[in-house]
Amino acid sequence: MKKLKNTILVIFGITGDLSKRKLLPALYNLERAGLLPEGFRIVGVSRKGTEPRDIIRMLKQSEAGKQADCPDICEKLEKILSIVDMKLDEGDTYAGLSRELSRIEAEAGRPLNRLFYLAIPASLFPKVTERLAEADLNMHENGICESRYLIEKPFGADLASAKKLISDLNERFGEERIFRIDHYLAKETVQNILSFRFSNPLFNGAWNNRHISHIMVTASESIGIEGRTAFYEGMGAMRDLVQSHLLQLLALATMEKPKTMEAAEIHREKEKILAAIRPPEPERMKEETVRAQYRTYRKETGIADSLTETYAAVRLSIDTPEWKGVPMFIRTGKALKEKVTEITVVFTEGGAESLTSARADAAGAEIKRNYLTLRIQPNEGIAVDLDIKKPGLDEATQAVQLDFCYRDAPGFEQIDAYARVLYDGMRGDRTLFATGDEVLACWRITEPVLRAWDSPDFPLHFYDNGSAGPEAADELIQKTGIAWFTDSHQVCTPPKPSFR
Ligand SMILES: NC(=O)C1=CN([C@@H]2O[C@H](COP(=O)(O)OP(=O)(O)OC[C@H]3O[C@@H](n4cnc5c(N)ncnc54)[C@H](OP(=O)(O)O)[C@@H]3O)[C@@H](O)[C@H]2O)C=CC1
Ligand SMILES: O=C1O[C@H](COP(=O)(O)O)[C@@H](O)[C@H](O)[C@H]1O
Repeated sequence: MKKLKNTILVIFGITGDLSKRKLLPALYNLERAGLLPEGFRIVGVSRKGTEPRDIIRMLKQSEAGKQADCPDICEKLEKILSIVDMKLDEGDTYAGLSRELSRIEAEAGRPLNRLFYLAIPASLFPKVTERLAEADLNMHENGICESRYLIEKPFGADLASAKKLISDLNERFGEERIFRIDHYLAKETVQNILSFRFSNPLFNGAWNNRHISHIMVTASESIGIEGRTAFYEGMGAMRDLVQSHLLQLLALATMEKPKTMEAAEIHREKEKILAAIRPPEPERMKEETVRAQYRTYRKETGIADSLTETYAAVRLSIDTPEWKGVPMFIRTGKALKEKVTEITVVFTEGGAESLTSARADAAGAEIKRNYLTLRIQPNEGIAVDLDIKKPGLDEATQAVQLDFCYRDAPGFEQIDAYARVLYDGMRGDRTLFATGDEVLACWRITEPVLRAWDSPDFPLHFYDNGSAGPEAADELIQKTGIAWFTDSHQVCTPPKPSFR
């Protein structure tokens, strides 16, 4: 366990949407849980003459802030927060930031770790990192403390720009000091994927194509783009969710057991499996990928001819002996019926072969399947669908479900993903961050799909807001003789009544 060291957290973009919705509430939660180190300081960077009290007002107005019992903690956060007013593209203004950091260290009587969080539009990353390097703010490394850089996605807009961004940043700061945030990796239920897989021989022994016929990853959101046109238009669901969060989920669900649970070993296995994931062949893109847009998107954004997809579905394969023949289906979309993220692993008699064998096609032949669903959110938990004999005189079987809900686990306490990101950044643990090679491997998988979608004759489907998504996505999976699994997340049981 790495130790938490005393830190100055510098948030570029402290007045922004991410800061308001995620970072400030995460800091609030860390302070409330007593997890911020003694002497911890926050420096916010803004262009608009903001005061610490304005930032605390933002926190109080956020969803989390409204529910929180703010007075003491908010007062404490206001005291440890200072603001540096500066334009991000003017080199000489970085001297002001440098002075503020030195002033805080002089007050503390020693150098402190510096954690720079770039919560600013991605187009500004190259400029800001260049200026930080010019101002020598990347050289704070003396054996006692160091500088680290928390970078938000998107990491590039395609493979070429990602390569350039990664190599420029590595040159300035070094891979070891760059923490690329994928907040899905910091979700409790996502961290559990490896623990669950490798601690339970019941499942782990059957985790391959001899027993598993297919895997489905679903991330549906009920919200639309919420006015963030500048961020979303031209980005789309494939770049926003598939290239990052969902390929990371698939990697965790399919990677080999690492030699140890050290960050370097986990990343090594993750990089290996990502390098083996294949997009559809170019001539099969129309059969094996779907892009779609919710019906009100164009009106909402004012872009009448927008081709940006708010929904993406894709069939992938993995080129390893363990996963040969097992299709991996990923789908994600906005403005859908409900918010659900889950991974369903389907155990089938005959494994991958059952999808193609004559047995599956034989009239009346019943294919026995067990569905194991890892519910990432909401109703965090794990469900297994089983068949049992119908109770009574009947010989037939019936489906039942074993269901585990996190909230029923002893000592359960939900740690918010962004609180985890900040905490791990402070203690320098890179396990839950994406390496440069992982990011590039994800681009190698998604880029051929995006290239196919650029073609003028590639279909863009439309779906109703609040629906289950486009029919084309159902057809994509039905071609394999199967269907999306949609039942599991309904089942997390309400808390049991207690008898006293
Ligand atoms: N919002 C979200 O839910 C998520 C965001 N991200 C990523 O996090 C980062 C920040 O996102 P978000 O907070 O939504 O971004 P915003 O568009 O809200 O911008 C954040 C802040 O950047 C500052 N800024 C400085 N210079 C400029 C400039 N030239 N143009 C625009 N803004 C400037 C502004 O602060 P000021 O005016 O005070 O200087 C602004 O408040 C992005 O990289 C985004 O991709 C990732 C996942 C989710
Ligand atoms: O990174 C992103 O994630 C959110 C969804 O995150 P979640 O934790 O609420 O599931 C998504 O809305 C956003 O478009 C994307 O950039």
